[in-house]
Amino acid sequence: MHIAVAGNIGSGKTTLTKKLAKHYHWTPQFESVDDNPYLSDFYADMSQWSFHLQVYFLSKRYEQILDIREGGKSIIQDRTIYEDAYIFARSLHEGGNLNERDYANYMDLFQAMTRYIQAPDLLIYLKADIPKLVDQITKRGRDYENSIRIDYLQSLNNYYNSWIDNYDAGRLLVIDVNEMDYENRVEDFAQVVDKIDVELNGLFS
Ligand SMILES: Nc1ncnc2c1ncn2[C@@H]1O[C@H](COP(=O)(O)OP(=O)(O)OP(=O)(O)O)[C@@H](O)[C@H]1O
Repeated sequence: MHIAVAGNIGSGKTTLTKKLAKHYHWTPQFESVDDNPYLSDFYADMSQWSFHLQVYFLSKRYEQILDIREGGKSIIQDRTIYEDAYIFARSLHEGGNLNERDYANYMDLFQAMTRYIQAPDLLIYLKADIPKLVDQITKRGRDYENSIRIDYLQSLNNYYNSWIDNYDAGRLLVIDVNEMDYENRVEDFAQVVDKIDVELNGLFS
């Protein structure tokens, strides 16, 4: 089984992925942030480093998909390959930080790599408004994320919402996390688990 957690920067994917992995005994798969060789350069100069960062994420995410296919285990994945292309690359392109030639080149590569992959059995989308995202990004205090602009987060949120509105590749669960604190409040985590249980029952019926 392949479960994926999707959502904007600071929406709480990593925390939820860890907690669900423990609860359901799934194997978690995280995105490589600490050892990412481009991320801090990217935040310092997006137009210079967008293409490099996107190719890096694409290759890492593709490796993860191969692991999911070959591993035969139930996996919960922190962010999907679709978000790289349909949210980040697109937003960077529209915002003038990824030029037409590089964007077309990237999308060709993305299409070629993803032609035969399958969507997750269940996609969990963590929907959060800008104040919640800013609050969580500020709390975790990563230096290179200090420069994140509200308009960048807003643009990503807009692309997320239109992607989710049109998503029909598999089961989808949207969780509004604006008022939630599943890290510290057991009742909030229980609420999320109840919703996932319903989806899992649907998968097997
Ligand atoms: N395709 C991409 N293009 C640009 N930046 C990306 C991309 N994928 C991830 N990132 C960046 O990598 C960093 C780590 O991602 P993010 O913070 O969303 O993950 P996270 O720490 O798991 O978030 P969460 O708070 O939901 O757990 C962020 O600064 C994010 O902007």
